[in-house]
This record gives sequence, C-alpha cells and structure tokens, in this order.
Amino acid sequence: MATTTAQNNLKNQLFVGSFIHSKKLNQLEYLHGASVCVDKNGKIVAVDTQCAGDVKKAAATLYPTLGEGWSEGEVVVQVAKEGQFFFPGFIDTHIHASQYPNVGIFGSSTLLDWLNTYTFPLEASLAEPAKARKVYTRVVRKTLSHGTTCAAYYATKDVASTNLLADLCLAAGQRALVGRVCMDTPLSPEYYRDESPAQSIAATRASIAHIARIDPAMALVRPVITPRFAPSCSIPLMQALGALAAETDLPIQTHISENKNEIALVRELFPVAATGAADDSYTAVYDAFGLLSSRTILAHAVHLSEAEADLIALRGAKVSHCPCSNSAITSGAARVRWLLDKGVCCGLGTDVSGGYSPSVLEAARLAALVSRHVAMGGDEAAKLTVEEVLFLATRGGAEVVGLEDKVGGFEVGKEWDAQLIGLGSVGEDGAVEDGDEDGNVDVFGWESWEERVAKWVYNGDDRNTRKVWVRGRLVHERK
Ligand SMILES: O=c1[nH]c(=O)c2nc[nH]c2[nH]1
Repeated sequence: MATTTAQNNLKNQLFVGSFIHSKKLNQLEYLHGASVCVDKNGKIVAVDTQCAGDVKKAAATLYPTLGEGWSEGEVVVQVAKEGQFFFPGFIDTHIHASQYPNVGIFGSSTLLDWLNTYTFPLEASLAEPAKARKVYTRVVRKTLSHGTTCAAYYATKDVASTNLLADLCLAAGQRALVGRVCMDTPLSPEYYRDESPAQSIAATRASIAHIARIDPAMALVRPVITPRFAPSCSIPLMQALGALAAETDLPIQTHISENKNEIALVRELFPVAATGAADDSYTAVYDAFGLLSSRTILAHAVHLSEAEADLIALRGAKVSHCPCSNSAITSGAARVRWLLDKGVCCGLGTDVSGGYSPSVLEAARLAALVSRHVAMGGDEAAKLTVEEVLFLATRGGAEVVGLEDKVGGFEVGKEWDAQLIGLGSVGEDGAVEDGDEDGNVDVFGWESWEERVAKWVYNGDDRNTRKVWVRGRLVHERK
C-alpha cells in the first residue's frame, strides 16, 4: 500500500468507464461507457454518457469544455478497466483520529467506563508531539486507503497536536473537518481537562486561527467547534461555545443520546432550572445553548424520544449514524429509517475507536445489519438497502458535513472526490484475473451490476479501493 501526497501542479483529467453514484436515497445511477472531465482545479466540468467508453470520442466532446489554455497532450486520461467502476469518495461524519491506536480494544466496556479505561489516557498521551505525528499520519493514510475522501475528525484538547492533524490532512490531500475537543468538567480526569471555560475557548480559537492560516479558503480543511458531549462541558462552557458558533458560523460536532447512563447523567447535570431549556431532554440542552443548528453534527442519536427527533428535524441538525461503535460498546441500535422519515439528514460515522474499523464501507455494511436488528424488533420498514447505505456513505454524509454542493456525486460543478473500485474477476480456471488474488470479492461474470455492488458492500474492503482522488488529486494508489 502506498499513499501519494498531494500533487501541486494538477492537470486537466478525463475519466472514462463505469461510474456509479447515488441519485437519491434508494437509487443508484449506473453510467457505463461514460466519461467525466475534471479541470485543473479538480472540478467536474463535463459529463458525457454517450461516448460508449471511447476515449477519442469522449475527448472530442469534453475537451472543449475545459475552455481556453488546455492542450490535448496535457490532459491525463484514466480509463477504468472492464468491471471496475468510479464511485464517489466516502465521507466519515464522525471519527476520533486520536483514538486510532485503540481500534478493537474495548473489551466488555460501555461508554462511560470505556472513556475512563481506554480513551482518556490515550488521548491525553497525544500531547507528546512525536506520538501525535505517528498516530495522525497513520490514521489519515489508513482512512484514505479505505476511500475516505472527507472526515469529520475529533483530535484532542491539545492545540498543537490538533493543529498538526489539520496540517497532515492538508499535506496528504484529505478533505477534513478538524475539531479541538472541549471538555472542562470532572467527567474527565484532572490530567485531561480544560482549566476553565475561558481557557477552553482560547484554545479553540487558537486552533481555528491555525486552520484559517493553513487553508484560508477552507478548500480542504476547516475547523469544527467540538464540545465533546454535554457531560464533559460546564454550563458556562456550553454558553461560550454556543456564542462562538454564532460568531463564527462554523460547524459544530458533538455526541448525543448514545447510552442510557449518559442520558441520565445529562438530566442530572443540566436541570431545566439551570439551563432554561424547553424540557429536560438531551436535545433540549444543546438547543438551549445555541448548539443545535443546521451546522450541527450529532453522533449516535440512539435513544432519542419522538419530541427530540422532531426538534432535531426542526433545527435542521444532522445525525452521524455509528453502527459499529453502537454495537461494539453496546450502546444500542439507532433507528435510522425513523430519523429519515422525520426528515433528519443522516450520514455514517466509523466512530473510531468506539467503532473498531476505520472503514466507511464496513460502517455501511453494519448500518444494513443493525437496521435488520431494528426490523426484527418489530419495525419491518426499518431495513436499509444497499442503495440506502451507500447514499448515507456519500451524499448523506456530504450534507451532514455541510459539503453537499461540493462532493457526494458526479455532477458538473462538483469536485472530483472519487475512488476507483476493482472487484476480483474469476477466470475459466477458477483463478482471479484482476491482479486481485488477495481480495475478498469474487465476481464470476454472470452477476448484474446491482449484484456486484451488493457483493462489494457485504464483502469488500480496502483491497478493492484501487485509487482515490480528492479535488482531482490522486491521494492514494494501491500498488
Ligand atoms: O463514542 C464515543 N466516543 C467518545 O470519544 C465520546 N466522548 C463522549 N462520548 C463519546 N462517545
């Protein structure tokens, strides 16, 4: 596996072959023998569905759309082989970069003891620069290798290493929201806690300023205001973070209603008399502090009441569904169909390291399985299809992180955030022909395209992710 760092001098590009992307929640569009032209800024300038996979024909139609100043020899052509397809990059709407070394390490814990036993000690240790560099370099490379072109990252409370994570995303060419984690209550140990609300805000501002310096246009990396979750933030800190969000218009990410003991704790720590909230629900607490808006990403949302889901829909806040973590640390089964039916926008989160896998494809697969458990619990309509989980992994995720105008599908005007997927093709002698001997997906040739995609969702992994681009730049290539 090799990850290519971002190239500085991007060329115009022509991609030719099969393209698959979500049209809507329950529909994938299959474009075969098509071509997509991407300009030097990484923007899709033209899509041709009529070229029958003929590069010359595609070039004749599409090159003029590049406008002035291009010449034929300068356009880089990438043709997907028979059976391969381009797919939009995955969007991980909730991942703790700082917890990556702990993937798979959670024993039999549940949220609150998991935080104390495994999570806070590791996160605190990343204040050591060399360790932070090692961990963050690895997590960015690893997620890119799984086709994650955009991630909403939690770092730690340490400003220097949070800034380093932003630097590394930019250098590797990964689109990212990077949040310095705010937490000032005794829920976390003294060695890993903000000294005061004022210090927490000052540190957050320092990280925001750094990210604004390294990527002023927020072309790739942007800051995200990150109250860890209500129990780790005091009332004055929650108020100050709400004010900061109003002042900066930045996105917000936090956790909500993941675990029943956590919900009871929120009720205890945030009585209505102290917050002025409309009621004593978890959602009303965020709302009372101006932290529930269309720019808010709420991870988990497992145990919401009817009224809370309605309030989330009303405010236009978004939900990051984290089926891997919700299963691993036994938080519960989020009712995604119920949220979608209420008009709540949902995406997928790996939630490393509550979740044991950094792969959004794995999150998609687990979203399908968890929805079947919800269905077996009595809600037959809860089952999510392959088309639906892939929508959540791409277009849904794009909306969750506020980038739906830029990424998530292959339309003119969007940026080329894409992955080239190759599945193992079984030959006459039973051997795999596609240089993919070690892959997990075997295609025999008689499957429909819908069946191939289903096999990818249920059996695929990073071995199928041959190339990955962000804003037109090749950021990962599997050798
Ligand atoms: O899954 C989770 N991971 C975390 O790090 C965390 N912190 C608060 N609540 C959390 N939930």
